[in-house]
Amino acid sequence: MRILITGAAGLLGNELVQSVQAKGWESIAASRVDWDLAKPEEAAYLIGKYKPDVTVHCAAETNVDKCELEPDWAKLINEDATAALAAAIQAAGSRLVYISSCGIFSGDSRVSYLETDIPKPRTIYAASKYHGELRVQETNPDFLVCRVGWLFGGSLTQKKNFVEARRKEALTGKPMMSANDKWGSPTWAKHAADRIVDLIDISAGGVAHVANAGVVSRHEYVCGILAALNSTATVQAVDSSNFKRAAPVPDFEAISSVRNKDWGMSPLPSWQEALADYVKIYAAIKTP
Ligand SMILES: NC(=O)C1=CN([C@@H]2O[C@H](COP(=O)(O)OP(=O)(O)OC[C@H]3O[C@@H](n4cnc5c(N)ncnc54)[C@H](OP(=O)(O)O)[C@@H]3O)[C@@H](O)[C@H]2O)C=CC1
Ligand SMILES: Cc1cn([C@H]2C[C@H](O)[C@@H](COP(=O)(O)OP(=O)(O)O[C@H]3O[C@@H](C)C(=O)[C@@H](O)[C@H]3O)O2)c(=O)[nH]c1=O
Repeated sequence: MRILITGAAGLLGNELVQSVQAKGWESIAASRVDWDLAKPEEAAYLIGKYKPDVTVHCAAETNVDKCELEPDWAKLINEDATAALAAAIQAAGSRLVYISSCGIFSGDSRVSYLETDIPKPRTIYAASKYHGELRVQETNPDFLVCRVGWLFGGSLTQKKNFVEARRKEALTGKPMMSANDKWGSPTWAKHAADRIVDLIDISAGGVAHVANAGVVSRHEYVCGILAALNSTATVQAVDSSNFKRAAPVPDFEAISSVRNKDWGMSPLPSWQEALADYVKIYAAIKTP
C-alpha cells in the first residue's frame, strides 16, 4: 500500500513515516517543498503526482497563539487546504486520514472526552481544526479522523520535543513552573503513529481518539518528565495565568476512545509507561 504523509518533517509526521515503513508499506514523506498549504489549489498536483492509496494529513499551522492572532491564516492553512486536499483525494478515489486535535472540545468536562462527545472549540486554532474535520466529513464518505492528545517524543532536533525542552529548562537551574489548572492526555507520537497505521490497516472509518491512557495536569506531566529523566529539578505548580497566551486554551483536553472494542484493539498504554519507554530510547539518542 502507498501512503502519503503530509507534514512528514513534523513530530507526528516523522513517526508516521517510520510506522508506515515498519508495516512494510510504501511511504511518501511530503513536506513543505512538496505542497505549501498556503496554496490549497496545489493539493491536486500532489495527489496526481504520487497517486497514494491513503493520505495522512498531518501538516497544519500548529502554533495555537499564532492562529489566535491570525485567524485568516489559521483558516487558510488548517481548513481551506484540508478541504482542497479532501476534494483532490475524493476525485482520485483514494482515502484520507485527517489528523485533528484533542483541543476541539469546550474543556468544561473533567472526564476524558469520547468520540461521541460534541466538539465546542474555544480557540481559533481548535475551530480551524474542527472545521477541517467537517470539510473532510462532507467530502470523503470513507474518511478517518484521528484526534490525538498532547504529543511528545521525536528526535533531539525536533522543534516540538517537549521532553527535551523541559530537560534543557531544568539544566538552566532557574525555577521551573507549570500550570496545575490545565489537563490533558500526554501521548507518545510513536504510539499515536502506530495506532493510526493499525486503523488504516483495518480500514477503520469515522472519528478515532488516539491518546495514551490517563489524565494529568501540565504540572504533574512536567514533574513526570523530570522524574523519568532522573532530574532533581523542582517545578512550582502555578495558575495558567502565569503563561501569557493569546489563545484561551481549554482547561481540559483529555481524550479517550470508546471504539477500541469495535477495532479489536487494546487501549494504548498509560502516558507514564509511554514516557518511560520514550526516555529509554531518548537516553540512547542522548549518549554521545
Ligand atoms: N503536537 C500536539 O500536541 C498536537 C498536534 N495535533 C495535530 O497533529 C498534527 C501534527 O502535529 P505536530 O506533529 O505536533 O506538528 P508539527 O508542528 O511538528 O508539524 C507540522 C508540520 O506541518 C508542516 N506545515 C506547517 N505549515 C505548513 C504549510 N504552510 N505548508 C506545508 N506544510 C506546513 C510543518 O512543516 P515544516 O516542518 O516545514 O515547518 C510541519 O512538518 C497537526 O495536524 C496538529 O494539529 C493535535 C493535537 C495535539
Ligand atoms: C510547560 C508549560 C507550558 N505552557 C504554555 C507555554 C507555551 O506558551 C504553551 C505552548 O506549549 P504547547 O505547545 O505544548 O501548548 P499548546 O500550544 O496548548 O499545545 C497544543 O498543540 C496543538 C498542536 C494542539 O493540537 C493542542 O491540542 C495542544 O496540544 O504552553 C503552559 O501553559 N503550562 C506549562 O506547564
